[in-house]
Amino acid sequence: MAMSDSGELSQQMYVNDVQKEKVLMVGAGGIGCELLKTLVLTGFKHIHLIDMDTIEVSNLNRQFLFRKSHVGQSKAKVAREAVLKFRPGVEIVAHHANVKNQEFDIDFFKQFSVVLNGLDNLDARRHVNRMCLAAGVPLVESGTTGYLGQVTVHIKGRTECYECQPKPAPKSYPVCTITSTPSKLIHCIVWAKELALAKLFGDKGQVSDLDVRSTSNEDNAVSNDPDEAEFFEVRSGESNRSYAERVFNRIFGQNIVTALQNEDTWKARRRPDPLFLDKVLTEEDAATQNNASSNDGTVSAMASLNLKNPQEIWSVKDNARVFLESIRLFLEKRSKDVGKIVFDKDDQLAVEFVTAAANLRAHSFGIPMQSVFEAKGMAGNIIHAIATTNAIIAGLIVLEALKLLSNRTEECRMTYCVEHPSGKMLLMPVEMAEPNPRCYVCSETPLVLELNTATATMREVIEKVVKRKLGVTDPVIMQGATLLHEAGEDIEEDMVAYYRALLDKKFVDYPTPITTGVVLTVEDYHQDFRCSLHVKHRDTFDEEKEPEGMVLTGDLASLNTTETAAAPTPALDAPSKAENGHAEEEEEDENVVMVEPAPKAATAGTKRKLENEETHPTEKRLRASEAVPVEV
Ligand SMILES: Nc1ncnc2c1ncn2[C@@H]1O[C@H](COP(=O)(O)OP(=O)(O)OP(=O)(O)O)[C@@H](O)[C@H]1O
Ligand SMILES: [Zn+2]
Repeated sequence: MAMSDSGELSQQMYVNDVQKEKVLMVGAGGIGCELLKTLVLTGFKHIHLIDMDTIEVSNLNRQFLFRKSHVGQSKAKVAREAVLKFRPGVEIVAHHANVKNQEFDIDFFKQFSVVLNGLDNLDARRHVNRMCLAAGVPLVESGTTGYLGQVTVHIKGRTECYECQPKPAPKSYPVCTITSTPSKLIHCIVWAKELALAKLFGDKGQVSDLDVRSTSNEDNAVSNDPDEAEFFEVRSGESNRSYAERVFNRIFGQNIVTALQNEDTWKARRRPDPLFLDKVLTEEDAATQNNASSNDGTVSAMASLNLKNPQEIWSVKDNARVFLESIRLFLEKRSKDVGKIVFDKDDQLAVEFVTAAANLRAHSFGIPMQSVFEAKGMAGNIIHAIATTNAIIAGLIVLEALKLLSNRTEECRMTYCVEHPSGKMLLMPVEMAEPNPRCYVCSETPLVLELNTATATMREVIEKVVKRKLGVTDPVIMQGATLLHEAGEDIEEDMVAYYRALLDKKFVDYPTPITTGVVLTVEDYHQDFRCSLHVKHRDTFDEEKEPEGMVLTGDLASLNTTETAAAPTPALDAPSKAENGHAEEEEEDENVVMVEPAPKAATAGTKRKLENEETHPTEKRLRASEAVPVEV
């Protein structure tokens, strides 16, 4: 960022003017550590810092304010202490807490001149966006993914808010791709992590289906077969090893044999090969198990089998050995966790199990296998963070904050940090867009909720739409002036009972039936958020494209059509990763959320259609060359 002498001088004047301002930083991770350092070195003296996390070993390579001795301690508090060592006069208030906590209410936000985000998830970002809108405080938002980064500025009423542009949430894979017809290793990894690991060691209450279906009938996609549930229990008198072998033969052998019986499925596809243990392992191979044990206390099948190189692609035989050994270790060494396991990229044994299971399935389906290192990256959606990108982004955040605080808002830019220079530039400043008049967060635009009112319940709408898609934490739902739902602790008992009774009632059975034409109001008092949902009945939904059985769009015009809804808003319509735990389809990076660069066309009052991501030319161009990430 070259600057002329006079530019430097005037920048310095602004710095002197603004450093007494009080700023709020949210997130003390990769960007946050860089940001806190840059803020104090720029001269800022009054900083509040919120982070809910504690320091992990894996943070130390780039979160340079933290040392090994800090592992396990609060990020916010340690970051504060580290910075005070080289700038003792600065006032830093560290909050080891979730920014969504009630204590950080609108009045809390109002005390700041600007809010600076260094977060890593959509949920928290959306919440801070709403709090800033409610408090009327400008927000500088940021994110990095590897070499890519972005900084955006949001001023209520002047520029887009963080939610003005729909963010295509990560798509899920069709159920049948995962359960029956994988064609990429990621499909097998999703299967291994969401179905195999969950079925064997996760919460048994969560229904999952381990069978490779012999039919593509989606009704069968989730098995409720009690025999199947029983099959995956250890039988009395059965050794852990025999159990593991039985599971192996079932999920890689018998299920594939069953699937092959459905000829239709394989007409245009390569037929998978069933894998049975007696063909994969000789007795001798089996006997060589369990010779060594882990040396650092971590329970690990690799250590146990003396497989040292995480970058090496295991043979089918080794994958089978890891699969069996990881099951044995879960049952014998991690028995306390069995029944509660949810995939975690930092759980070595889970990573090994998932790698082996995914590779074995991949081998069956003729898909190339991968090393545990690669599989871990895919399973954990890991994109290796680059400290320099975080430092650049932190610098840009401070520059934008300086412009905001010195009332030079017309100079504010959203800036993309790209991987390869474009016109010799690595930093691409783009003018900020005006607020989207159709944004349901910063304008009053109504939304259309299509669902089958004969089967839909309030519980489903709250989970699938209000919480997941609208990002509302404590919803209050009303039909006209009638309260239908409220969340919170200080609700009277009779009201709690009343709301509970309504939760699972079908919408058509409500005292005043909820059907086409009814408007539901959703509010969150803490976020000062309010929006209207115009209900529209539809009998059927496409199970592949609309797996939730409800569709939320921002287009009121669809109320007047009888059959098809308007093009759905991508971010609202796409099932989230949290829903199915499935990673994004195709080559796109699931952590990358596209933001449209400053479309000058969108002026207040201009109708701006919430376009389908496929038909968005600007977004497409960016997607190819300058992906704009928000996750760190
Ligand atoms: N709701 C929230 N409230 C407070 N802090 C949050 C919230 N959500 C995320 N954060 C913080 O934002 C920071 C984001 O930092 P970063 O992306 O570097 O993640 P990390 O957890 O440190 O690293 P990694 O995810 O790569 O292991 C984290 O320290 C995290 O605790
Ligand atoms: Zn908005």
